[in-house]
Amino acid sequence: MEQYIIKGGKPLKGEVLISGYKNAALGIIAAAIMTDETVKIENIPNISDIEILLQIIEGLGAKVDRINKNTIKINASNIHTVKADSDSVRKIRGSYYLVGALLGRFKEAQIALPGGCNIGSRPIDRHIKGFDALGAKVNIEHGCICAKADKLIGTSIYFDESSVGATINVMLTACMAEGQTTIENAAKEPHVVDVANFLNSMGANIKGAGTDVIRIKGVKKLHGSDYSIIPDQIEAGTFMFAAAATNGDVLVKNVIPKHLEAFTAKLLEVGVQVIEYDDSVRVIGENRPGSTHVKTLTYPGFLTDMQPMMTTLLTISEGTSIVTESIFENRFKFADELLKMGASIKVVEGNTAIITGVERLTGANVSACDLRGGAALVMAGLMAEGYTIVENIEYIERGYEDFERKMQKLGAAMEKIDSEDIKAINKFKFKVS
Ligand SMILES: CC(=O)N[C@H]1[C@@H](OP(=O)(O)OP(=O)(O)OC[C@H]2O[C@@H](n3ccc(=O)[nH]c3=O)[C@H](O)[C@@H]2O)O[C@H](CO)[C@@H](O)[C@@H]1O
Ligand SMILES: C=C(OP(=O)(O)O)C(=O)O
Repeated sequence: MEQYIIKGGKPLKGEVLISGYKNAALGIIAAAIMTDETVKIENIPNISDIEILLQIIEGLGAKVDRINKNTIKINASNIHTVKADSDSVRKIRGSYYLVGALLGRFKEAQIALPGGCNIGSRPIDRHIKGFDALGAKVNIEHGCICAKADKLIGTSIYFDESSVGATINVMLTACMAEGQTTIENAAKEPHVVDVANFLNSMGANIKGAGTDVIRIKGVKKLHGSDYSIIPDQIEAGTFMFAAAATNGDVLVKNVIPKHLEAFTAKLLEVGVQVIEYDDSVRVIGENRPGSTHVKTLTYPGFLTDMQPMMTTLLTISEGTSIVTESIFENRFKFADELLKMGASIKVVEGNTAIITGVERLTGANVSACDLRGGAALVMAGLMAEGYTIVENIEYIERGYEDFERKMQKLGAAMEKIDSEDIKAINKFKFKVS
């Protein structure tokens, strides 16, 4: 098993280039199988979740050309099945977009229930409500979402609570339904907009993505496209917070600063310098951060995916902070690991963390429980005095391209090492001592 070994205490310094957004890429790859023409997608992140989704669509009959590490071509003219029921489908969250895409194009889909991070119960009732409203009959059978329609007819769908996944899934199906669909209380996250822009570049007619109301006029056919995915706001946020937490000075490049505003606002509030440029942000941390209160919300509020990084930064703040997780009920598992590093965090009622800042964290052996919680443990390792080992890094590799190499380029003493390879561990310790 591979693990990260980190020697903390070095400020991150330099420049880091942010990859394409995992959560946008998942929706866009699914959308790409809605046409029989070739689609070229650039800025694809080279991460395991994306490779898994590409293998799943290959299993459906799509041809995927991996042109280089971050560019692919997809041709889905030979899709021979609308059924996917493998462990891979159950492993990632983004496989649920295949339901919306296949239902839109072929009026039928049978896709295993999705996986993704174990951060709460994560039901899909809003997706089903949307497909149902468009005229599909949807059942859960043998662990699969089975959706079938004679005809898909545009309609008005109101989500009583916003959902990124349900909004994108309904958008996928509705763009090939007859007539107009309106999604009210739609999710406004940047990846909803990116998937809508991609569908429009394929000939769909979607207006209002990024606002509460999305209007979709169905079209008969979608065509090929050449598209580049937006930068990953969570990867960018992770490097911003790691720079702040190590008293570093990092230029985070290839970003859309507007997508980072909630993170920037919180960093400024705790005394970190953030300078925005057109497509980069510079983060300079100089002292222990101040304390603050944060509540996770839907975009443009503070994103739940960045909550672990915020919580980790606040472990060394001056004062007491409260972080409230309002989207997922089980997203503080990493906090138990931070306790091993000397943090003082009390999680009450499962969704509120009371953090009393300590002067410093100390390195320890910790284990990633999910993607962002795992990235936060790496950040804690970089902040801590001494050595930290982070196990279960396959969770982190689901969502961060070249994580250790990007950190090394910023001066971090961090390596990916086989846990059995004592020689490599000793060599690392010798090198950084
Ligand atoms: C692949 C992907 O893009 N994952 C992101 C997506 O997940 P995901 O699409 O699963 O998240 P949603 O926005 O759908 O979930 C928001 C909330 O609504 C609930 N809910 C959702 C759908 C539903 O049918 N019923 C229901 O009750 C969820 O349990 C959660 O409490 O958005 C989350 C919220 O920004 C992010 O943390 C994830 O990184
Ligand atoms: C929760 C996340 O991913 P997923 O929805 O794919 O599990 C995430 O990206 O932080």
